[in-house]
Amino acid sequence: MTTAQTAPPVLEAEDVAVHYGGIKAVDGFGLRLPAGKIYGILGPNGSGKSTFLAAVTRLVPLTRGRLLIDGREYHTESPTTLARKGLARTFQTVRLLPELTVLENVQLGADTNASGGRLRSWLGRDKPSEAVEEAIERTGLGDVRSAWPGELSYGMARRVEIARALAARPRLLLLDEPTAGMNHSERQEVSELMRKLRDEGLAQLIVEHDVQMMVDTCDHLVAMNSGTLVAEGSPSEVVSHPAVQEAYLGKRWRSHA
Ligand SMILES: Nc1ncnc2c1ncn2[C@@H]1O[C@H](COP(=O)(O)OP(=O)(O)OP(=O)(O)O)[C@@H](O)[C@H]1O
Repeated sequence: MTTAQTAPPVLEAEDVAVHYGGIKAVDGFGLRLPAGKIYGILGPNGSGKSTFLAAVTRLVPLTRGRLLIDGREYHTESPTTLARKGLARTFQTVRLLPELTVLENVQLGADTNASGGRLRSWLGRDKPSEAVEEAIERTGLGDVRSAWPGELSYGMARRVEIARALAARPRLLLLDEPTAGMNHSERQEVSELMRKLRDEGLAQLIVEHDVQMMVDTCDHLVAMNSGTLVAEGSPSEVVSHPAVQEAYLGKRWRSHA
């Protein structure tokens, strides 16, 4: 058996529950995300997707369950340790600092992983680190590296967010609705970028309302409803699953499978 076959998943969530008083936002959900794969979490509004991401990034405490990165439990540790463990994320809304250039915004991502939390972007404006140059190159932002966020299209601004996360050199990238508010061609570009990053070995977990984009992008889908797992498998299996059809019927998406 090879090392790759025996390696633990990059991310493992086991029987995760997050309750807010009597509201069971997540209640016994889990997944095992291997290296170099794109997994997507699908589910109607209020099904618990964002709460699960918040749990994975340690922004909300678990009521029950376990979280592991590379086989090591981390669900009692501070969210500030996650970058060093190889986990980075992007947010639903674009959060670039308008007074910093694209390059400097991306540098912030590298700084979160630097020893002593040193902020190079503000202190002395040193030469960008190798990780920043690499992130800019991987996301195709070379031509706009000196631009200000206000000068960018929405799609480009989202790309800078991804570059900033990559500058921390993660092994796992969590993307919360990465194509929200984008037009068709911008969505396709982001999907292409994710698949390119996957082919370079980066594991990704996506939460996204655009089901077609998930089908086109993900290697594996996990469907949630009412805080629990209702279906899991290849994108075509999951979108044709009766429980998923029922959750979406007449809403955002009708079967393309
Ligand atoms: N801080 C909170 N306090 C109380 N209830 C909450 C809190 N956050 C989420 N909930 C509830 O938990 C459930 C799951 O919400 P969550 O936002 O995780 O779903 P979601 O699948 O991400 O929805 P959407 O697709 O609309 O973002 C919902 O019933 C929501 O109202």
